[in-house]
Amino acid sequence: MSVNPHQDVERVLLDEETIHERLREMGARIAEDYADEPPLLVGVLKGAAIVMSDLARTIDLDVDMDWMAVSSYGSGTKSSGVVRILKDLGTDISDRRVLIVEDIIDSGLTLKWLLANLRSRGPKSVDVAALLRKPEAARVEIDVKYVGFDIPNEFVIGYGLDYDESYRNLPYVGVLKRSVYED
Ligand SMILES: O=P(O)(O)OC[C@H]1O[C@H](OP(=O)(O)OP(=O)(O)O)[C@H](O)[C@@H]1O
Ligand code: HPA
Ligand SMILES: [Mg+2]
Repeated sequence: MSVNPHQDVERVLLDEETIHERLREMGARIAEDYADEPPLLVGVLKGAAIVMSDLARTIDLDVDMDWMAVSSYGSGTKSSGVVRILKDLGTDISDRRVLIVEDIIDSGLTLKWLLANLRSRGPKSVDVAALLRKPEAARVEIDVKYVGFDIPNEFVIGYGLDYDESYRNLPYVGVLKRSVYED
C-alpha cells in the first residue's frame, strides 16, 4: 500500500492520451485482421485487466472475452518463470481464434508458458497483443502480433502494472523509483 503513489513515480513514461491513441491504432488493425472471424480475447490477470477493458472497446467486432489469472512475479521485480494458474479459462478454445491480451512482455517467460498451454488445447490460432514490451529484458523470443510500445528495461507501474499489488490504478505508465523496491 502506498500513501501517495504518484510520489513513488520516477517519471511518467506513457500518459493516458498516448496510451489510448495507440490502443485505437491496435484495435483498428485487429478489427481488420479478424473481420472474417472475431477472436476470443484472453486477458491475463491481474495486470491486463485495464488494457483488456480499453483495447476491447477499440475493436469494432463482436469479440468474445475471457480471463486467465496467472502469476510468476509475486511481490518481486523479476519473473521466476514458474507460472502458476490462479484462475483458468471458462471457455473451450478448441477451433477458436484466440488473441491473448497482455499488459507487458518483460522476460517473455509468462507468455512462453501461456502460449504453449493454450496451443495444447486445440485452438485454430493463438496470437498476442501486448501494450508494452521490453526488448532488452527478453530471455525468450516471442512472436507478438500487436505491440503498443517497446520500452526501456526499467520497472514500470500503472495502467494495470503493479509492484507488490500497489500502483495498478495509476492512469499512466510510469517508472517506479528504485528507492521503493531497493532497501
Ligand atoms: O515477461 P515476464 O517476465 O514473464 O513478465 C510479464 C508478466 O508479469 C506480470 O504479471 P505478474 O506475474 O506480476 O502477475 P500480475 O499480472 O497479477 O501482476 C505481467 O502482468 C505479465 O503477465
Ligand atoms: N512492472 C510491473 N510488473 C512487471 C514488470 C514491470 O516492469 N515486468 C514484468 N512484470
Ligand atoms: Mg505483477
